[in-house]
Formats: sequence, structure tokens, C-alpha cells
Amino acid sequence: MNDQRADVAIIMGSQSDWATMRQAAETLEALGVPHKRLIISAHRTPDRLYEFAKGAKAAGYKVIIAGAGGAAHLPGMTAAMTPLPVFGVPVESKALSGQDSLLSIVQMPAGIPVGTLAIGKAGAANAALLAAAVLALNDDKLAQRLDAWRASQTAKVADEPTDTP
Ligand SMILES: Nc1c(C(=O)O)ncn1[C@@H]1O[C@H](COP(=O)(O)O)[C@@H](O)[C@H]1O
Repeated sequence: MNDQRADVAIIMGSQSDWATMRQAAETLEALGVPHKRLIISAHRTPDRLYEFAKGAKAAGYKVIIAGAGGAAHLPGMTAAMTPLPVFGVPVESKALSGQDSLLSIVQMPAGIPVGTLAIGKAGAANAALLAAAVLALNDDKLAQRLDAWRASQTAKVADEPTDTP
């Protein structure tokens, strides 16, 4: 779903990142958070990145989730051009299992923060939960949905381990 009015932009460096980044989209969908997904690359589409990042706040976005793999400059470059909070998701790369993505995103210079998540799908899902938590500060109904979501996670955890999964 690409919502018309979106609070969250999920951007990613390539179509190949979608398998990971869809966890963020599905999590936001489950929480009823309007979002938009876009393929934008600092390397391959620098003009598109500039236009997006410079206009993101005026476009009404409140939070940006940026996923990229390998030499993952997308989250940091986005953060450099917007005052909005940026959460970076290191996509698992083939050659270096996402270690390259993680290190490219996490070690930002002081002054330009990127909230860096875990490598891969868990990181993408958690980025969405963080984005929802930020939005929930000013949205009581969303805060209630987030609480319910957490309670449902808790309810799924069994009391005891069993031999049959
Ligand atoms: N890290 C970046 C950026 C960027 O940081 O701007 N743009 C594309 N990429 C990454 O290149 C990887 C391989 O891309 P392809 O699968 O298209 O070759 C993807 O994980 C993408 O995020």
C-alpha cells in the first residue's frame, strides 16, 4: 500500500532490498500507520535523493526509514539533508552478510544521527515499531494500537518449551 498522506517514508536503495524492507511496511500496515515506499539510491539516483530528502518535511513525512546494503550511504546522506528522524536498516549483503551495511550506517559523525537497527528483517520490523512509537507520542489511538500489538507479542510466547515446535 502506498498511502496518499503518509507519515512515514520507507526508502530503499534497490528493488532487491524489498524482501527485507517489506517487514517495515507490513508492520506499519498492521499498526495502521500511513506510509509510502520508494526506491531511492544515493549512488544511482543522487538527484532523486536530493529532491526527496530536501522536501521530505514539507511533504508531510514525520519519520524516514532508510534501508540499504553494502556501501550503504543512503540513510546517512538522507539524514544530512533533512531534520526528520532517520532510522537506518542495514540490508544483509551477499558478500559480507550485512556487516558492511551495518558499519556503513552506524558510525555517523556527531551531529548527523541515524538511528541504526539490526541487520535484516528484524531490523526493518523494529524500525517500523520505532517510527510508530515516535508518532504515538502525539497520537493516543496509535499508542493504544502499539500497546495492543505488544500485548499480542507477549501472548504468543509459550510458558514452557515443547519437543514439537
Ligand atoms: N547501498 C545502496 C545505495 C545507497 O546507499 O544509496 N544504493 C543502492 N545500494 C545497495 O546496493 C545493493 C545492491 O543493489 P542491486 O541488488 O540493485 O545490485 C542493495 O542492497 C542496495 O541497497
